Amino acid sequence: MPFAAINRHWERVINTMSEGMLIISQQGRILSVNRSFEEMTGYAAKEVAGRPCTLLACEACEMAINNLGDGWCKLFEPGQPEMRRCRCTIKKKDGTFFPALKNASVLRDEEGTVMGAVETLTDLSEIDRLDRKVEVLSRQLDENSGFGGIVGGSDPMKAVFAIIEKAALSDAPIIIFGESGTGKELVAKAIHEHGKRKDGPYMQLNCAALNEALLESELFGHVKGSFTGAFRDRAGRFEAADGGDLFLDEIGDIPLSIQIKLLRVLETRQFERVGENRPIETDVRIITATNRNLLELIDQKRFREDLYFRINVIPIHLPPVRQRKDDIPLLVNTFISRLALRTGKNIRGLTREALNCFMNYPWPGNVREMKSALEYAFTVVDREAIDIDHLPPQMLAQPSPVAAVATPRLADTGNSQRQELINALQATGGNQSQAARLLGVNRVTVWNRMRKYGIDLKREIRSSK
Ligand SMILES: Nc1ncnc2c1ncn2[C@@H]1O[C@H](COP(=O)(O)OP(=O)(O)OP(=O)(O)O)[C@@H](O)[C@H]1O
Repeated sequence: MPFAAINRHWERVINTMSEGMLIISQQGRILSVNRSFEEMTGYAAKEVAGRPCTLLACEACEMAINNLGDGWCKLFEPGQPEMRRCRCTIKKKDGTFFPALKNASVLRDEEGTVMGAVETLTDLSEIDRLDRKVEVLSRQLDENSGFGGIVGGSDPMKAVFAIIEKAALSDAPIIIFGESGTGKELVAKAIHEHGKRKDGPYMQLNCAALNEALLESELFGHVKGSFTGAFRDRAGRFEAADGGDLFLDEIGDIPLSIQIKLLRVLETRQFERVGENRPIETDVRIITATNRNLLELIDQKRFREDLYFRINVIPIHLPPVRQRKDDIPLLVNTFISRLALRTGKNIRGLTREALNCFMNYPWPGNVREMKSALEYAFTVVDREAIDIDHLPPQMLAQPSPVAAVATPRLADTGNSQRQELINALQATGGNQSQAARLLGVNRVTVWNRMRKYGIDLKREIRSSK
């Protein structure tokens, strides 16, 4: 078909797409949408034409706008990538939300001047539903697991299950200590599901992922106009978790100014939204977690002692995998069954050599790293048993560059952790997500450590070349 003829059919092409599509002006007004957008959101094209795209209340946009200060959309900031992709939630006409994958791209005229942007939306509701189903089925498979899919039969884990059971039934604050990847988030969720507040809400927040202003607003909410980007009143997690449990992950990373406010809520059960003086009552049980040494932070005056005593009523210590090697075969079998279910691959287990490798590896990234190693093996394996040549390279190197610096982690000096991170970043060409996988920590932890140790990505990567 000649190009001119294709051009005539663009409208039909766009309306045939299963993705929702919208074109916005540089001022954020919706100029045009396609048919799938109408179906996904419930808005007819003529209802949204000319209206601000903020009517979709995309939380990824709101976060970016809040972080920006004065600009309204990060996409149009000079120096930003031309194309962005993120997972977000979109508000429908009926006020409900759906999860979506959003691609956004800047549109320019011949001179390169920005004219607006095009965004596509993929509805992830069905994928999320299937993920939840797999999660439920996986849990049913976990006959040997303790609570909420937490796998472990070793003595240290039996002790942990016993504390979880008691802690769940109390209303006292709980703090979960453990290295990255030991299952702190899983334990927090299990406490909620087995506790007195299980029918109430469960909210969680990673305190390290947000800057000070955003963290305050996420915790306590804000009123419209209290800062640039506060387009509407918004409830914080304390309000949303009323009657339930609030899990604050990476509590050691919160700034001192927020620590004071947190202490006040714990003492008075009252807080105020940002930009408002009206106290709001809240009935929330706090569960916190950290992989940092809070006593050290107290010595360094970076964590308040009074807050430490408030949150540290029931401590739960999750042992690293290297201190519960008995659990390794059980963990491996569980994850293999789950992966087989998810991928439909008929993989039954590890060869003796591969199991030896699992038993001898120090697992610096704990269970998360083990899951990643098995996911890797599942993608490369071509027979029923996983052998050593299907394992990720860092498990095979003797000693691996990452494992070598990670092994003395018990004594964990800042230097070794810094070097471990630099090694991982260099090995992955500076890709923070891949480095996180390699270390078995999450991306926020990598980002935090880079900040903590002042690691300049460009310099470190360049110096390795
Ligand atoms: N005992 C366990 N049984 C089953 N799965 C586990 C266990 N421990 C951890 N996991 C899995 O490992 C991954 C990491 O767990 P989780 O996020 O709870 O760790 P974490 O200690 O909170 O890590 P971080 O401090 O890096 O946030 C998750 O996918 C979790 O489901």
